[in-house]
Amino acid sequence: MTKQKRSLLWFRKGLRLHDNPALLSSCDGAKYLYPIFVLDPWFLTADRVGPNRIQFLLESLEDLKHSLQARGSDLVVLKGKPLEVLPTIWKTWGITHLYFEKDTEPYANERDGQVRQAAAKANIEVETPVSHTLYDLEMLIEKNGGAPPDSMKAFESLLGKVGLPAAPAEDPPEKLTAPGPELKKTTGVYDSLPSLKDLGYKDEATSSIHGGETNALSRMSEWMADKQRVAEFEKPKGNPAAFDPPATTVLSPFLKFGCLSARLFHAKIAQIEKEKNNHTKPPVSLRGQLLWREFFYTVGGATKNFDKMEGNPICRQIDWDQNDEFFKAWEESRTGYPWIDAIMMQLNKEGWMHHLARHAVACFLTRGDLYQHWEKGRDTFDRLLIDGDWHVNNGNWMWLSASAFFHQFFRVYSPVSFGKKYDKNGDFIRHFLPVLKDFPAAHIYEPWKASEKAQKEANCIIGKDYPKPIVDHNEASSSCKDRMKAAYDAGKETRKREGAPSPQARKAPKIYG
Ligand SMILES: Cc1cc2nc3c(=O)[nH]c(=O)nc-3n(C[C@H](O)[C@H](O)[C@H](O)COP(=O)(O)OP(=O)(O)OC[C@H]3O[C@@H](n4cnc5c(N)ncnc54)[C@H](O)[C@@H]3O)c2cc1C
Repeated sequence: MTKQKRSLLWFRKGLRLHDNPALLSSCDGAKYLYPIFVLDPWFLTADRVGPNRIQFLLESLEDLKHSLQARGSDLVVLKGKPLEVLPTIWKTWGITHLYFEKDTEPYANERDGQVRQAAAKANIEVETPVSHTLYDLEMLIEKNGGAPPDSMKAFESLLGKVGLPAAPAEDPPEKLTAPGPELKKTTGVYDSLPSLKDLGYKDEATSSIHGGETNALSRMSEWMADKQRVAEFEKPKGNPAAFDPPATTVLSPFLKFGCLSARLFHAKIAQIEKEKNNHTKPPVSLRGQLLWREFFYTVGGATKNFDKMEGNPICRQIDWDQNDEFFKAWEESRTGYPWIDAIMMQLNKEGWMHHLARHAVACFLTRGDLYQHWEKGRDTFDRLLIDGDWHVNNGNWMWLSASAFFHQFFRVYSPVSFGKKYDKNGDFIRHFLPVLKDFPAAHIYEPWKASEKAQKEANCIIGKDYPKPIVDHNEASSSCKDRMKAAYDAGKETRKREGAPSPQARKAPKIYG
């Protein structure tokens, strides 16, 4: 007699019902279906992941639980190391089939490999469909001759050969297979979802961005309702200082956790592009932004040591300084440059910033002013961004520090004039750095230049209530450029001596810089 199918659907990312092939397969012919999420302590420390992201995750799980319950199912939440939790519960529940969405981050890769092995030993069939990215990344690499594309242009030409991504999977049935009766007897299952405090977090979440598939779909619909805005979307046009509302979609946190499917978002944009004759095109269009995501996933997954400078074949070797005072000042909004400090305050408070704002602070920390290692800035972003994403974050930090993909290190953002271009009155600074709010527009970007009298009138003495600039931008950026040039030259010499290939030094696309 064949065994009854008892499915375990293990949610990690992909916290949604729509476009969820793992959910569809797990229901198919199953007697019982157990959807679970395991809160892995590896992620649950404030040093690794800040409270805003964990709160977003908890909200997403709550939303998912409601959606599953509305279809006669449920979400079981447990805490522990997946490799310990899973074998225990699949024994208790008599699991015959395990389903989870394929993940490509290094930690997940290793964890999933071990889980697969344990499942094989327990005679459990495992299925791991691709639904976090637009394409199957292994297929892309294979079609590219076994190596990752080395530029967006090469990636676009690869996609030209591969064609459009598959359509999103159909919606799940209105009535899902219910879990079995053993569920009630399982120990360690949360009755209601834990709070941040229950998980050991001392600080509250402060972000106004809230998680969940429901929020993701309504935010996307709102954006898509203005079809003209979608058709005209063009990076880097758009105001990095706009915060209420921001100038871009703010869908990144939802894509990070898979509350929104990249394929659904892509299909919706493609539909609008079909309707509108005149629309922007990748890489600057809205659809193009999803291709940047895909590009970094494709390259990141196939490049050795993608998250490091050393041993990373696409990353320039640069003699970054190590100055903890500089680094801390940057991280804690104390550089004395209001534009930089306000952006870092937005990161701390909201866990999200506009793309060009990320450019400004990443450039300032690395090749622009402070000459600190991109890996340190990457770690700060990884901890504080709700959308912190291994592939995309590493790729963009290498880009901004002119370590890979982009090589025009001499094009540096000014921490004064760049923000001013978008926000003359400094409203963004006034909002995120209220200590400076009473400075007139003439001084808000450079308050240290205000007279003593003007500082008194603004109720803010520079050097006491707000720091003096940590470096002189003109001097610092000029020294950084000299050192970058020397590092580039030394790299050329080393490669010549060793006969090693050059990381492609290509002209940056017009959109950046
Ligand atoms: C130093 C640095 C670090 C970054 N770290 C992250 C990160 O950890 N996670 C993250 O999601 N994005 C990161 N980005 C990319 C980008 O800034 C954000 O994706 C974007 O600002 C999110 O806002 P949005 O959803 O409104 O974007 P939109 O402009 O509305 O774009 C829609 C989607 O396209 C994708 N996208 C947009 N720009 C990029 C890009 N440059 N690279 C890859 N994908 C992109 C995102 O998924 C985004 O949600 C980083 C950028 C820089 C410069």
